[in-house]
Amino acid sequence: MFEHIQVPAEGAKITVNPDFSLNVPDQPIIPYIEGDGTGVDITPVMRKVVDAAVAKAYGGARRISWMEIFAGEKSTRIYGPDVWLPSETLDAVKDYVVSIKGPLTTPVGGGIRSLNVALRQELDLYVCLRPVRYFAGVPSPLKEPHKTDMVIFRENSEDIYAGIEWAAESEGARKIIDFLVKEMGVSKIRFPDSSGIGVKPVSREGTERLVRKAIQYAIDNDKPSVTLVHKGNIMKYTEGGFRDWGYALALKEFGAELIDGGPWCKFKNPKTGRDITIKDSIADAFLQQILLRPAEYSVIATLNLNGDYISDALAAQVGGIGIAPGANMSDSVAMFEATHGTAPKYAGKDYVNPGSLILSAEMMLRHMGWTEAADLLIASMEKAITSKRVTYDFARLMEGATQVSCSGFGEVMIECMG
Ligand SMILES: NC(=O)C1=CN([C@@H]2O[C@H](COP(=O)(O)OP(=O)(O)OC[C@H]3O[C@@H](n4cnc5c(N)ncnc54)[C@H](OP(=O)(O)O)[C@@H]3O)[C@@H](O)[C@H]2O)C=CC1
Ligand SMILES: O=C(O)CCC(=O)C(=O)O
Ligand SMILES: [Mg+2]
Repeated sequence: MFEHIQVPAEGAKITVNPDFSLNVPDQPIIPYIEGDGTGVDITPVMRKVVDAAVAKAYGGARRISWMEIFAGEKSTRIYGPDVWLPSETLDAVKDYVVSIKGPLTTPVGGGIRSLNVALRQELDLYVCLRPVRYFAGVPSPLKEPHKTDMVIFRENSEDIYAGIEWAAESEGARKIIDFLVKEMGVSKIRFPDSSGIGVKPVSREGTERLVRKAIQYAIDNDKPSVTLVHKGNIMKYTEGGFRDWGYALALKEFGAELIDGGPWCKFKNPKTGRDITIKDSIADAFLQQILLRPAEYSVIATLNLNGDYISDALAAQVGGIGIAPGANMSDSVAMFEATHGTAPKYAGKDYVNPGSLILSAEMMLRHMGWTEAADLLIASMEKAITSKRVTYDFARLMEGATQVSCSGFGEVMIECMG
């Protein structure tokens, strides 16, 4: 059925029920993309650590059949020089429902567009879910890093990040600028002859489905608030639209009521009876608030580009992107991936922290209902960090630490599983 993907002889597909719950066999086939740059270092370590946790948790009754699929530089070596994202990779991610990927390179300026964005758009993985929590012992620039405990819902299918843009002085840019000036009466393009142009689509539907997921998450996980983060004072109909549609959804679908005349509103969590407050924050102010008063924020719903910035900023507060996990999700398909990129200067050196991809796999196991194995990964990560045998990123900031390699950290985690 596939040209280059080898389907494992053993194992079965995860399937999705009409209510989007999963049927997970005891030996699911999980597609994975190794990734560019440090992908060659972290992906094998992630697989080894996950296999150890699953074996330990289920004593051989469950195991993962890994199936390699291709994107990025490795794909061009296998499928041909121009094939960065083969269609069979997209088919496999969709058909096998749950997958995991290493980072993929996107050149700045010219060259290919982001394969990460393409995967999210092609499969309509509209939620980028990035939890940010503190692990005891991790070096952090904050005095009280444990107060940072947030879950980011980043809109993943729209916004300026979608890459609808035309280079300065190209025919496309000229046409768009002409249209704006001549037909729309736009007079505010400061240097029309040399402007590149980008388009920022933000829709009510796109906002509603993202904010709905964020609020539902707050209900399911007994969280106190959902904050809509936007720059709606400046970009009124895109970022401002996101804020207004988000509030409207809370009132309309969750029965929220205005607090002191609004726009903040709240409703009682139907599962716990506790209040959930829906509030908003302008993105620049938010970036200082998360440093100064992180405890006031819990679930964050935001647009694509803001979410990209906020993910790395929040990751830094709890020790850096070496341990920042994530997932890209639609209602049925989920693809897990680290928040960080390919860190090319460290590629192939067995050096970087595999923690981010391992914690992404932890989210994956939890999503599959393999809670015991997921819990084991968290416990062994905690123990490994407490033992101070850590990769360079933590070792350089920790007193008395022993620096270990990428694969060495994997070994420490496996040892810590007992
Ligand atoms: N989802 C994806 O696949 C993503 C892909 N990218 C792509 O990755 C490429 C490189 O992007 P860049 O901006 O350099 O960002 P990166 O996230 O790759 O690296 C930035 C810095 O973060 C730290 N870092 C990254 N990974 C780790 C790790 N595993 N362990 C410890 N520290 C780590 C390093 O810091 P230090 O130098 O201090 O050691 C590194 O120099 C680009 O092509 C970009 O487009 C970027 C983000 C996400
Ligand atoms: O696609 C890329 O190259 C960057 C993606 C990114 O920064 C992210 O997903 O956070
Ligand atoms: Mg990013």
